[in-house]
Amino acid sequence: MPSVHRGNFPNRQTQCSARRQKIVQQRKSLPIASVEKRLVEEVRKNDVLIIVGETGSGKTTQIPQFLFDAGFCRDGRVIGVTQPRRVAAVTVAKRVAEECGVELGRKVGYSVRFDDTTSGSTRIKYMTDGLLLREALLDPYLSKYSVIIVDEAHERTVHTDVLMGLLKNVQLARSSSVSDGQCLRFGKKNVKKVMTLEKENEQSERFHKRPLYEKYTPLKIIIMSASLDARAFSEYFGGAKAVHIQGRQFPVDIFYTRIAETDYLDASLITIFQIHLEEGPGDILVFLTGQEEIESVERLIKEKLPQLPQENQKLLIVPIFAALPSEQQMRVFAPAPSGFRKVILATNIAETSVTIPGIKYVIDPGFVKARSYDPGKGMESLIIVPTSKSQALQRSGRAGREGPGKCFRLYPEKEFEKLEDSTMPEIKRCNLSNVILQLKALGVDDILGFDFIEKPSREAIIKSLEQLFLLGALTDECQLSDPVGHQMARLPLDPIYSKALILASQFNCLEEMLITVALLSVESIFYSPRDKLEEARTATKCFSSPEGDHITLINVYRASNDFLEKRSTEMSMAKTEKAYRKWCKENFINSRSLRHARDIHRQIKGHVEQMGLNLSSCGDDMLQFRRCLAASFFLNAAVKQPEGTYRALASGQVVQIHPSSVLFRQKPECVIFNELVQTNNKYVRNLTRVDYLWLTELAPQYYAMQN
Ligand SMILES: Nc1ncnc2c1ncn2[C@@H]1O[C@H](COP(=O)(O)OP(=O)(O)OP(=O)(O)O)[C@@H](O)[C@H]1O
Repeated sequence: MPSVHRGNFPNRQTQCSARRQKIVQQRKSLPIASVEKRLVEEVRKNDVLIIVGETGSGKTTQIPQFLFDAGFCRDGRVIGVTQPRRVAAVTVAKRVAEECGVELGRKVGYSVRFDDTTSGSTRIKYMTDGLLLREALLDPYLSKYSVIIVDEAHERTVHTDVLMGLLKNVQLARSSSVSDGQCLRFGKKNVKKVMTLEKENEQSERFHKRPLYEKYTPLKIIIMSASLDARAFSEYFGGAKAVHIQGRQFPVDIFYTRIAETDYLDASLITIFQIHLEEGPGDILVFLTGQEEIESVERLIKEKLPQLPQENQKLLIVPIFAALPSEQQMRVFAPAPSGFRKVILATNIAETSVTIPGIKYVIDPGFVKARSYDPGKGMESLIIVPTSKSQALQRSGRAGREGPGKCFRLYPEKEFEKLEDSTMPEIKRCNLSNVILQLKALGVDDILGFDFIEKPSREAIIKSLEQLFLLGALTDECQLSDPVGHQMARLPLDPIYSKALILASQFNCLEEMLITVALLSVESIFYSPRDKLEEARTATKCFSSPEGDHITLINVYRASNDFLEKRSTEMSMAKTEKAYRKWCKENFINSRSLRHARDIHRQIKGHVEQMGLNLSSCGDDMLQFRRCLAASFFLNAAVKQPEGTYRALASGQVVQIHPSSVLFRQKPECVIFNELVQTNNKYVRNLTRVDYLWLTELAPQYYAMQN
């Protein structure tokens, strides 16, 4: 047999082992590697440990592996690591699986909403903090975990804060002997659970030697971050020990502007090109505040690029923001083609935990889009605010992970000194209904008395309780209602969407509502490039419903399903996929968003089927569906004013219909909407025309109160 001449190319095996060796070397050189023994000892000695270490020192990827090696996963127990963002949970899990030389989903896996790669053999599990909260609903003792690491705690997301209160309780309950009558101190339901457990113990003793409650070994809690106010956390956990890991792998030089910039987008653009033309090789990461800014900077770079000499045009622009489907988000982690420099335009999604290979330069204009909530008006909005010092630190930390890096802060140094040390906890600036629903489901009766690390305002709690009451999730006694409140808590959705699904099963339009909720859970499925706005509008006209955006969305979903079904009987999978992408492009539809929505649809459908809801369709009777929308979203209703603007009934605010709505020109008398966005004006998005009288008929609990 003729032998194949391989030339000087290394074969795959050699490449793999070279990569493994590189990883082993990299791990050894991390600052954290030298303190492995000490850290493990500290975890053994302390039930709560606070670990503060510089960005890139190896906390997220290494500590779980140290604990695994030290035997914390014996008897099938799991080390859980929570992250505030799904992209971090996913990419870190992939990296750690690679470091361990295992397939993702075996020893190391991740679990985020609508995407779970873990299996029975997973021992190191990365997940979002919200996901762990949901797990606690099913297993209040979080019994499979020996250690829970709350990573990036400085971000103080609402889930992190609630999680900390929860973990404190779980730890207390698990360290007390269950047979002594101790129980989770949440409320009556858990007492019942403990009693059942004791019964199980009696039975298990009959059959096994080992009583069942022995499985509740103490839980270790680790709170971790690079920029953490260790003292506040330590106090919260009763004087818990804090350890500091010194040193970082590579230095990052920080540069400031001499004077304040008036236009940070323009300043970002100039800095990108300055780095590209004057600095050595290395990719650039730019922090912007949202999709719109990212797309506008992307467009500006593309416009400017052809003006450069040919040899300088090799710039690859890759955006990343939360609303981008995850496969597209993952593009930022792929290396740029040879000779190209990658410019990543990111929101704060890339601010913590993630390592993007190749990044040497970070551009930080110093702004972030943050949630803000006005409990008086019941209005949540996103506003652009300066970052905190700790966010600036995290951003610069994204450089210098594989070698020395540079960070360009687009503001003067004296401005940095004026920044807040840390970001205001999200719990103090968001609508709390989701959190309260979950706490109620966990048996926390007294929300105002819950041991929050920082209490939300009384007004915000009361407003959210009121909203849950109006949605029928709470009884007059402020208990979770049966079955509606319990059903709502089981669904991984905003309470208002959960309620819509429950109502839809009564209105015989659950199929339609499932599609709607899935599509509202992703960023717009319509793709309208600025330079082709009219073309896009004409192409999507065939889906438009005069009744509004919800039915329009259903029309697109169904048309795409019909297309796929028909093609898949005629063509191979690959050809169907290609034809599908072409169909989406021709119709100005974001194929990835639509696919993501389909995936979410499948998962929510699983939940509602499990709950035994009636999965029927209203067929062509869209009146029924619109009435159901009115019954579900009565809190978001608006009526037309004489001058053509709208008044939101719940808050009294004056709003306008967003230009992307199919009702933009029609201006019906009364609408329900799903989103209120505030730019220069206040806009409502995703609307359906309803009859005002339906509101009083279908939501008398609210509209009777209003009159
Ligand atoms: N996906 C990856 N590809 C290449 N190197 C990686 C990857 N993930 C981590 N690393 C390497 O491991 C180092 C430690 O990463 P790790 O996320 O554990 O640090 P950290 O201390 O948790 O940082 P941070 O506080 O920023 O989250 C990085 O600086 C980088 O050198």
